[in-house]
Amino acid sequence: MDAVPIGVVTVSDRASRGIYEDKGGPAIEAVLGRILTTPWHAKRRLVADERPAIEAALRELADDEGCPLIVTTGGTGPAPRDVTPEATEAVCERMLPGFGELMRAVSLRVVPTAILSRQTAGTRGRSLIVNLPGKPSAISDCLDAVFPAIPYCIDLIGGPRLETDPAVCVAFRPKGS
Ligand SMILES: Nc1ncnc2c1ncn2[C@@H]1O[C@H](COP(=O)(O)OP(=O)(O)OP(=O)(O)O)[C@@H](O)[C@H]1O
Ligand SMILES: Nc1nc2c(c(=O)[nH]1)N[C@H]1C(S)=C(S)[C@@H](COP(=O)(O)O)O[C@H]1N2
Repeated sequence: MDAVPIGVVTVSDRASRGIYEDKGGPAIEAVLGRILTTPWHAKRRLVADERPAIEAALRELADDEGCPLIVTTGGTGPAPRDVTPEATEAVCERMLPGFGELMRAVSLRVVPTAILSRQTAGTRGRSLIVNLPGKPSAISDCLDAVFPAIPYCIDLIGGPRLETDPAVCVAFRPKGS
């Protein structure tokens, strides 16, 4: 099987202008590198907190690049320029609110402001899109928590079978699937 393309989208005004170095994209790749045993490669995008740019990146990664999984970081809070959840909803056909619920619950053990994140997830065709907060430390908190459900979700939407290192993350698939 060819290496699976995975979309890694940083949404940040300052990182996209080069004011600071993007630490979010590399942090997502580090978590995926720990968890996945299936060969994969990142399709990295860095965009400002602008709905059209975020939506265009998500559409391109899903429709043209064929990414079964697209992970975003940043732009999930309540500030006026935080629009990643709106962009995600606009491009998705179906939402999966359980992802946001679990990630907020896990993050609440780390920081009380976890409730400020409107992070969500949804599907566009054969792609699962998952939002993470912008703080680089939030990335492993959130992605480790939801990853056990991601391979089966991708099975269900017709994507490739993703295998994980069971010492790091046990992917749950119901018996017989
Ligand atoms: N991609 C990133 N790389 C490095 N640090 C980041 C990144 N995104 C966020 N941070 C850090 O986490 C903090 C909170 O993230 P948040 O997404 O709220 O940033 P922000 O205030 O919206 O600014 P911006 O959109 O310019 O990143 C930032 O102030 C910054 O210190
Ligand atoms: N695990 C974790 N979740 C977190 C945080 C964090 O530091 N760690 N920061 C919170 C804060 S302060 C905000 S404002 C929201 C939204 O962040 P974003 O706008 O960078 O996506 O995520 C929240 N969730």
